[in-house]
Parts: sequence; C-alpha cells; structure tokens
Amino acid sequence: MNIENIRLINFRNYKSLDIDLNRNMNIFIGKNAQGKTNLLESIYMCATGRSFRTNRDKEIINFNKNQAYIGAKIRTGNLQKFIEIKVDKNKQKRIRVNKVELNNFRELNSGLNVVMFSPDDLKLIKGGPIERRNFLDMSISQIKPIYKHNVGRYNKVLYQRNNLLKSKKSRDEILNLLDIFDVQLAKIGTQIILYRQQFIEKLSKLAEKIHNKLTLDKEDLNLEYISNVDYKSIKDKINLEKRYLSQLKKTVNRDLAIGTTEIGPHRDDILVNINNIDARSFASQGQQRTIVLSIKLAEVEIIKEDRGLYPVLLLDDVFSELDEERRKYLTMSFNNMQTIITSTDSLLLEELSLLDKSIFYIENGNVIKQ
Ligand SMILES: Nc1ncnc2c1ncn2[C@@H]1O[C@H](COP(=O)(O)OP(=O)(O)OP(=O)(O)O)[C@@H](O)[C@H]1O
Repeated sequence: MNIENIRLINFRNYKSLDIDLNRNMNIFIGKNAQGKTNLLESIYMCATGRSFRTNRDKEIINFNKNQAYIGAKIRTGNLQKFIEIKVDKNKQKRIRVNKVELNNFRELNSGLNVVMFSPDDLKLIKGGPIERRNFLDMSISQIKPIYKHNVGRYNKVLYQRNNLLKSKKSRDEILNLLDIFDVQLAKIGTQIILYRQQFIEKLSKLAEKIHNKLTLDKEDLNLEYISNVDYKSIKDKINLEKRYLSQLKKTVNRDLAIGTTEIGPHRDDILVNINNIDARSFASQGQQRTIVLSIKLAEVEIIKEDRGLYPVLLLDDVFSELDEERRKYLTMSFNNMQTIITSTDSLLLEELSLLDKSIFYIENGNVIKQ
C-alpha cells in the first residue's frame, strides 16, 4: 500500500500543500519547527482518523483560520481510495471516503496502515501505562476495526458507570443500577483483554527475534500483557467474563469510596523485560531506542501478516538517534514498503544514496521537491 498524493489546506502551519509521493522512499528535510512532524501527523490522521498528538481535533486548524482540510489518495493493490478529513472550529470533524461521508471516525476503514516511529516513542518504555495502552489501542485498531468499535463502547459505559459512582443517589439505588453497567463492562472488557493479550503474544515473539539480531544475541526482549482482571489461568472467554464480573462486584465498595472504576482494561499495562529485568527501571536511552525499534518493526510484520501488504512507515527524525548498525538494519526493511522520513539535516542522503527516493525540502510550511 502507498500514499500517492497528499493535500493540505490550513492544516497547522501548512496554508496550502499538494504533493505526489514516491511509492518507495520520501525524505523531508527541514530545520526545527518548519512542519516535518505536522506532515506526518496529517498522514497518520488519514490512516486512523485521529492525530497522534492530540485528542482535540481543532488544534490542527491553522491558528488564523476556522477550517482545516486533509485529502489523501491511497493505493492498496488495484484499489484507490480518496480519504478526506475536514475539521471546523464550530462543527464535528467530517471524514469522507471516496466522497461518501462517514457517521463517525471509528467507521473509517482507510485501507491505509501506518507505523510511526519518533523520538517521542521512548515514552512507550519510560512513560506511564497510558502510553502503552494508547499504543495497543492504536495498533490493534488499525488491523481489527471491531476492536476500535469495542474500545469506543467500553469507554462510554465506563464513563457512565463512573458518573453513577459519583452521583448523589442512595447506595441501594446505585448498586441496583450498577448491575447493568457491570454486565456490559465485563462483556466488552473481556473482548478487549483477549485481543490485547493475543496481540502482545504475537508482537513479543516477533520483537524478540528482531531484538536478538539488533543486539547480536546479547539481549532477550520479552513483552507481557498485564491485566488487573485476573485472567492468566483462564483460557476461555466465558469464564474470563464471569471472573471479571465477580471482581467488579468485589471491589464495588472501594469504587464507591473513590468514585471511579478500578477493575478493567483501562488500567492494564505491558511489562517490557530485557534479559528478565524490567526495562522501565533499568534500560539505558540507547537500549530503550533499540527496544522501541524492535517493537515498531514487529508491528510492521504483524500488519503485513494480517493485511497481506506492508504498511507505510513514518520515521520522524529517528535516524540521527540510532547508531550505524541499527540504521543499517532499519534501512534494510525499507525495500518492501513506502517510507516517509523526516530529518533536520541532509547527512542521511549519503547513507540512503542508492535507494529509489524523492527528496523534499520544508521551510515554514512550504515544500519544495528537489
Ligand atoms: N494549529 C497551528 N497553526 C499554525 N501553526 C502551528 C499549529 N500547530 C503547530 N504549529 C506550528 O507548526 C510548526 C512546525 O511544527 P512541527 O512539529 O511540524 O515542526 P518540525 O519541523 O517537526 O520541527 P522539529 O524538528 O523541531 O521537531 C511549529 O512552529 C508549530 O508552532
């Protein structure tokens, strides 16, 4: 799959942009704060319907304007899709696929899968559990639309349950009403946990292999999904759902006291181990970068396996952060897929000199093709 063309109007610092992309490699060179990450953000939005930087869509509108537009032509095999996103200061975000408007961004099936790798991704290791859950949700949603749908439903029920816990109603009335929410949370939450668990199992195996190669077998990487719903000894969905429901009931007094729901996948995490030691506490910066690189390249493989096609790889200024060996390894994976790379300097052009590529220069939201 690849992006053939991208068009932006009043998107962040781009007033107007219309560029055709190379089906192999695209390198965008620009100084700091010229619009490199913004461009990757617009592509990411076309793939997933949302930004990786903010939940507030309106932030993407140029400071001096009221509307922003992104249009992308996507090719998946013989199929071409035209994705359009319009964000208006005073209206709901609108998404169209081949001119047909969607009811909700969760319905978006763009045909475009992306894997993004940026220096910010170190927070996947050192950041809080929410960073790792976001990674899980965005990654699984790209290959399993039903998962995206379930996460939306789960968050809605969770919000309602938390509101009820905080309400001024009598304890008996609350307990009565909680039943309905608990059944729904256990049902949808179970599906989320199982999807995440399967995904992490796959990801861990693939990432381990890549990491072994990257570290010349010196480091063993292992990822484990940690749920606060005690599911480990449970193999089937029905029993997990029952266990989940009974845990919700058991913790109801605590939930009432703090006014929020403690049990469920909204509190889960991923444990990242290097040679059986928790990477969060002990991995050096360089080790963290290598772990993230292994995880991202494993994600590429999962998408390839699931969709039968390689995703588009978005690399935001990561080359300068990696040593020569890792850069070489990363470059080897470029052969199969469209890559969009940003950099603050042109040194990497020498390193990538033999590959089929287009080079663009970005200055203050203006892009010039070399
Ligand atoms: N809504 C907006 N309207 C106008 N400009 C914006 C908006 N949002 C962000 N910007 C500006 O866009 C500029 C470019 O940001 P971007 O993050 O793409 O830079 P970059 O080229 O990736 O830089 P760096 O190399 O420092 O990461 C910044 O100066 C930022 O203030």
